[in-house]
Amino acid sequence: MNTKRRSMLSGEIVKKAILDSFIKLNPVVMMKNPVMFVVEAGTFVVLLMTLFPGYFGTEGRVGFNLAVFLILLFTVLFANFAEALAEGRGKAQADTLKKTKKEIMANKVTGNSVKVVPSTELRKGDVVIVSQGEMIPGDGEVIDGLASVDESAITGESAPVIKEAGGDFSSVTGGTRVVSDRITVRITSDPGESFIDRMIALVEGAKRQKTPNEIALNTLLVSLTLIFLIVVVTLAPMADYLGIKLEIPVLISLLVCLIPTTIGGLLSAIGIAGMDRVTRFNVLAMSGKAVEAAGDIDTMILDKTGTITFGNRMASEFIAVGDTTVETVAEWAAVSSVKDETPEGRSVLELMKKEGYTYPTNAAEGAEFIEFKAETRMSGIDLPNGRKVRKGAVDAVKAWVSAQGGVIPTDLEQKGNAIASEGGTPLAVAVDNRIYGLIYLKDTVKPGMRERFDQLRKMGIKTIMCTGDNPLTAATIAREAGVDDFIAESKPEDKIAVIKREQAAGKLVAMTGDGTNDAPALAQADVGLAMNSGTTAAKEAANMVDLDSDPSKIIEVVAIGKQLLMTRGALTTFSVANDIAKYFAIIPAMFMQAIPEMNVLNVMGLGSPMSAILSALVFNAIIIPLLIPLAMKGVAYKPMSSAQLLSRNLLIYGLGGVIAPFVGIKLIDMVVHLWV
Ligand SMILES: Nc1ncnc2c1ncn2[C@@H]1O[C@H](COP(=O)(O)OP(=O)(O)OP(=O)(O)O)[C@@H](O)[C@H]1O
Ligand SMILES: [K+]
Ligand SMILES: [Mg+2]
Repeated sequence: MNTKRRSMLSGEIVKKAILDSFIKLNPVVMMKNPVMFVVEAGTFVVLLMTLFPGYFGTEGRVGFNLAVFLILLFTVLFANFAEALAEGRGKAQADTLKKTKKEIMANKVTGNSVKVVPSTELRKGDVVIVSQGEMIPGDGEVIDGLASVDESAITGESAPVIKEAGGDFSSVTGGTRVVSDRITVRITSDPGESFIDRMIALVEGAKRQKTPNEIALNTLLVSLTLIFLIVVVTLAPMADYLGIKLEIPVLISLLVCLIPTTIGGLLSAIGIAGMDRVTRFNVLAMSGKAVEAAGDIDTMILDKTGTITFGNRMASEFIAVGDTTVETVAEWAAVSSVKDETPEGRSVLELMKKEGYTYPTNAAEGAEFIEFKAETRMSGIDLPNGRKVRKGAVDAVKAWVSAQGGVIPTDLEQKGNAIASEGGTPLAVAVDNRIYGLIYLKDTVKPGMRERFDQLRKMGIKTIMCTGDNPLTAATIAREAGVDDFIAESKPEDKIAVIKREQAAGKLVAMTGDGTNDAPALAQADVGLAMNSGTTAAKEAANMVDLDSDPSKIIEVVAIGKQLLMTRGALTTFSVANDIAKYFAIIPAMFMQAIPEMNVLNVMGLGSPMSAILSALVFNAIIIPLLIPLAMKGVAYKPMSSAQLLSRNLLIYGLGGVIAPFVGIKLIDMVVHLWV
């Protein structure tokens, strides 16, 4: 979705949000937000008293009551506007996505023939053929062929990507276009459950559910509202006993000022805006809960290759061991790589060409190819003459050679370690029971990694690098990048073990992954970010998908989650602190005439009781729209620990929250007092 290029707020969205603010006045909708529902109920009561003063005996107060009614109405409208505005951007994105969802014709394979059917008739398991220029009719896995696919409809990225059968680049998304060649695809989703459908539902907020954190906060807000309701209701008879008559609109004003309307009005906007920030970052979060979990992460597990390093691990040198010549190492390295389609395998053949070495190009004829596997950490070929050629991680090849009764050359260890201590990956090359030498695979740490890990450390997040590489290479890269801990020679199942170990210690864990073998770990992690280029299994197991397939983005996602939690915390503190200050504006005003001693509490020196109440109410209302930009953008964010954050928040938003109303109400009162 081309969200990156979308401007923040168009006039269209604002217009729609204003309209929605009125639609949301429907009490059935309003009930979901108990704090604002109480305000709406109060508004209605004051409206009745304004319309029928004869019935309520409030003839002398019509002007004041009308003012209270209007201010209360705007309080509710402002809160609705905040939510509608936050929802608006998602709705606009959903509309764009829906346009890409027009009906596509599919070439469905049935038996030996191909039938053209509308994409809506496709079911899980159906097989379709998609050729150059055609749209892929549904989500699926490529089961045959290779094609370049334009995925800009969902990723906003115009450069086409290669999709091919087998491996980690086989998943395709419905609504994207094949720009060259032709692929056979097995459909993996039923109508209405596709990736685009899920995206539309997500950005539209149709399936938005309150997160556990939001529910907890809401419970607190409702409790506060109930307490103040009881306080205000019991105030009337007590005042009556003292011979003071408190008007109902005054009591409602007091109640509205005391209950946490600011955070009550902004709460859902903060959550929606947080989700929206993630989406604009081209990451799809399956739920708000996932985004919040990202903000609470204690441990982050990162792959070395491709996440911390660039990942284009390239063969840069052949090194002989024992009494072998470099030419022989190069030759066997090439033979072991003729059918190795991994970047590492291809780079071996490229290095051969560059260095001018030759190898028998017919080596692979009749041979059996041994594909690279993370479990074996080797790849190679079994030749028709019975010889077995392998290349792979040094310890893996050593074990393989030893199992066949071979001896390990004495200089292998030292030469391998020399590569590893430079951060490179040594691959040993062997034929049957003899090791010939090493391939030096070079990889580079991405720039800026150290700074990013420093930031994570300041937030109190521990980083663990996982790699299939040997301990020495792992240690070198870990040191260079500045991660806290690393696990070398790790197999996919080791990741699950680390996640479970951390979770057992009460930690929340985040990880990224793209392969099918990452899927269980992605599901186990509290935040699993799958790459869009990855397999369907990985994407389904994860609770977030990065449309740009950049695994290091997990760091920014955590920052966005943290900012969301911080914003909510800050505005809650501000809101409650505000209400305390308003108490000092209203209470003295209510009792001033009957109990002159109360005037000592009138610290603000407000004009008259009426203008004090109206000014407090006006401040209470306008603070909501004033804080909308902060709620949507998030509070300024600096990496620091939770404890530091708490004290900083209390200082800025707590103290600020007490002071702001004193200044604000006083200023408003100076104007309002001119009339009342
Ligand atoms: N094409 C290949 N042929 C033979 N061995 C390989 C090949 N690619 C990698 N290896 C070896 O297998 C090891 C594990 O590779 P794998 O891709 O599973 O993990 P990794 O890339 O080192 O780590 P990460 O988890 O960060 O991706 C590598 O360290 C290397 O020694
Ligand atoms: K309030
Ligand atoms: Mg790898």
